[in-house]
Amino acid sequence: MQIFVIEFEQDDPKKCTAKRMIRKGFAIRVRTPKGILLNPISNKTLSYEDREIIQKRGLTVLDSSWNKSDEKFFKKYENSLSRRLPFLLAGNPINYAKPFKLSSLEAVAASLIIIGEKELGLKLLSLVKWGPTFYKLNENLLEAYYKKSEREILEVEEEFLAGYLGGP
Ligand SMILES: C[S@@+](CC[C@H](N)C(=O)[O-])C[C@H]1O[C@@H](n2cnc3c(N)ncnc32)[C@H](O)[C@@H]1O
Repeated sequence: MQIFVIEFEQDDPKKCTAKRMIRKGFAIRVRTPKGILLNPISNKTLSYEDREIIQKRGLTVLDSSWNKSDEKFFKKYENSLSRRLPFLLAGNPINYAKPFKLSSLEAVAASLIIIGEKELGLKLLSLVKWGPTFYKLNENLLEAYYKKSEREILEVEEEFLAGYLGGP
């Protein structure tokens, strides 16, 4: 399962979670997206249905700074084969409890768990001290998304969001 990182060097390198994945041998640096690209503005949601393509061609994360990553930035990648992640809360100290705004490491770990590679996802989370916080915050959702199709994930997300946003 190959993880790729496109680095923009916009954040403090000491806090950069993508650099940590590279340093620890879990990811490699590339210049262009390979396999499936994690892009929060994609209109397709990552699911178990993406497992085969990720196994064969890999998963790429765009390691930019959230402060510099507006819709225009992510739109530049709209021609890549990309996926958004369903509702999850960040567990990292910078964006703690913010929905959808995950660090690179959280985004990759969540993707791996969703496609059934839970052990590897948990291993990645163990690289940062707030990794278990991310898992605990999202445990029920991650269990509900685990090995599910896109349609099933969207149903879970919709039901959850209705409660979260105080809907009917
Ligand atoms: C904007 S960067 C911020 C990285 C941060 N500097 C770090 O050290 O981890 C996070 C990347 O993770 C992926 N990502 C995060 N949240 C996501 C989501 N909700 N859906 C899809 N991809 C997401 C995207 O590739 C995004 O560009």
